Amino acid sequence: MIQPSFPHISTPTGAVPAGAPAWNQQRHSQMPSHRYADVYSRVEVPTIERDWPTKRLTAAPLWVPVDLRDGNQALAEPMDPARKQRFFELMVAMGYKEIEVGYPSASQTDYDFVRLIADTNIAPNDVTIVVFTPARRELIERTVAAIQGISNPVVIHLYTATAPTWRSMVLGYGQEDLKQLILSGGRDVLEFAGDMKNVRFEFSPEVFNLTEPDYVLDVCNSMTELWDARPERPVILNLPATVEIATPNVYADQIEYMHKNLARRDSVILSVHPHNDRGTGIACAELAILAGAQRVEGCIFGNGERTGNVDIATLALNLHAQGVDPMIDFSDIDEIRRTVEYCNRLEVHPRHPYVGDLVHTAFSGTHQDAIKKGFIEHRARAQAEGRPEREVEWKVPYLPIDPADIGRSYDAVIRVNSQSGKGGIAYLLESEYGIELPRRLQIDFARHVQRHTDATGSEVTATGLWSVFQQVYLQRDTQESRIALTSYQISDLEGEARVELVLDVAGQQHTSSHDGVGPVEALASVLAVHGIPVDIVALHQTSVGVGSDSEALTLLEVRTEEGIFWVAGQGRSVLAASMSAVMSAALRCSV
Ligand SMILES: CC(=O)SCCNC(=O)CCNC(=O)[C@H](O)C(C)(C)COP(=O)(O)OP(=O)(O)OC[C@H]1O[C@@H](n2cnc3c(N)ncnc32)[C@H](O)[C@@H]1OP(=O)(O)O
Ligand SMILES: CC(C)C(=O)C(=O)O
Ligand SMILES: [Mg+2]
Repeated sequence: MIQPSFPHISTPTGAVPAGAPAWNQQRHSQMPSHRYADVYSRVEVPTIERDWPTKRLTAAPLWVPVDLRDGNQALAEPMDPARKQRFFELMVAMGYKEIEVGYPSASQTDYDFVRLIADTNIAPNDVTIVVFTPARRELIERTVAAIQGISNPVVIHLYTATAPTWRSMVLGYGQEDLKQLILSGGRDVLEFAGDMKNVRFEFSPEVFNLTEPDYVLDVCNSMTELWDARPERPVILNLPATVEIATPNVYADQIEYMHKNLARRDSVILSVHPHNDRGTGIACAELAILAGAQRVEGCIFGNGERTGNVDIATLALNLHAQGVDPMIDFSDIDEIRRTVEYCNRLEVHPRHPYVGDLVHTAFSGTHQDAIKKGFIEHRARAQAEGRPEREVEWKVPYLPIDPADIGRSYDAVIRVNSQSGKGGIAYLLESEYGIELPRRLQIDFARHVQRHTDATGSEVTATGLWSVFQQVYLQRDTQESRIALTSYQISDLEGEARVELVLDVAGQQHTSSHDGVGPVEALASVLAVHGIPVDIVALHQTSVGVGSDSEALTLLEVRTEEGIFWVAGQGRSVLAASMSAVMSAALRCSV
């Protein structure tokens, strides 16, 4: 009996759903999907006249990184003070103007970090400091104690879960009791910090996305009334998708409902805080902005509870890629990544949008070919417009943004393996060695490279390609050669070139002189005389290397009765390279 290769996987054997078309023979599986209710059975989704589907993203929202609180609370090893400070300084350097710095009532490290901000000048005056607290009086009091003496604008962020399951299962309250608990927390905030002129308030109905729309609207309106939201002292209402449970259009509807129905709308900063349980945190945030959100909380590269907070780096660079200034500097994304990885002690995935190691790399042939052509077009257009390449419109296929915008070089853009084609191979040889291969040689060389990568099964670098190139086209026959070019000389005889050649054929020296023809033609003709016809179809000159180290490289396409082949010759001068190429061809023809 054949042992199944995956003993714990049961290939679906259920019925094909009734009415399934012939082209879709998927069968019912054994997954217990019936255990989960869809979002519409879990919460009332408000019905609205939707405006968000026709809106566009035209400006960056206010970004609020919550790495030092929400990101930090999801780490196996929370950040130590040095890591917190490093992360904070990175955010300031990147241009964030509002930063959630911690949960000061939760741990001494968080408390001390807020005190560090109070006691030093690590936070520039224009950066707003956000501190996070539950609606518990003693914890609010400690939170307010932590911010004493901070001269920056400060936001006290109060949260309580409002969704039915959390109300009944976690907090043990009905709707009205919970509202009173929240208002009581709001009053405590006023009591301890209401007179602090630099302080504003934020409220988050945690699990907003699973809360009844009218209830959450009522709680939010009660909070803005309690805190006397005014345009000059607006209140932030932050509406989290604490656990993502629906397609992003549902979140957009929920946000638009709040946007259109909130009281004191001009005194409310409407904020969103998506998590990423379904992998659609980015889409939720983007649609929420279309639906009226003005502020986005998330983490740089998306660390956070479970599958993370929404990634505000990706969100920002998505705007950049649409021609909208993200208002945050990502021009050295690798430095940002190193710092974030150091602070979180978590690695960023190689396929992570924009920042991953592999996101600007094409291995596959047709992509490489398109990118290579795109670069050629880009450079030509920049030259034609007389503008720097970094300034002209970006149109290179398969690369959503110019890697140079975020401090990446083009080195990793094309990498060659067995799935690559001539375009990528030629691109690497040109970008690393300056060698320009004509199209027909690209095709020929790609076959040799393919053989090499199929045999090794691995990637081949530019150095590796050059070595394959040398072996295939440049290496002379090492066996006793029947012919050798002993010397050649070109002189000018009253305006007419004379080529003098000394050819060694089977140990015999033959001197010849040729007037009015080029050296390549002369050498080919003398070789023919000695029974080695070299029928040159095409000759291309290029070079290998740059600057004073560069050498000439001649590429010859040669016809024989068996077909076409290519050879190359390398030399300090074009003449030396050409003669060497012809002799390589002769050696091949005489084998
Ligand atoms: C979605 C989010 O990210 S919310 C933020 C979550 N972050 C964290 O929890 C990290 C920091 N937290 C902590 O260090 C601790 O939980 C503390 C210090 C805040 C509280 O610790 P403890 O007092 O030991 O309470 P514990 O965490 O076990 O339980 C929470 C209690 O607060 C209640 N509670 C939870 N959230 C809130 C809230 N927002 N407002 C009021 N009460 C709340 C719970 O019902 C529970 O009450 P109970 O003890 O009467 O059952
Ligand atoms: C904003 C707070 C409550 C939060 O982190 C969440 O709901 O995910
Ligand atoms: Mg969160």
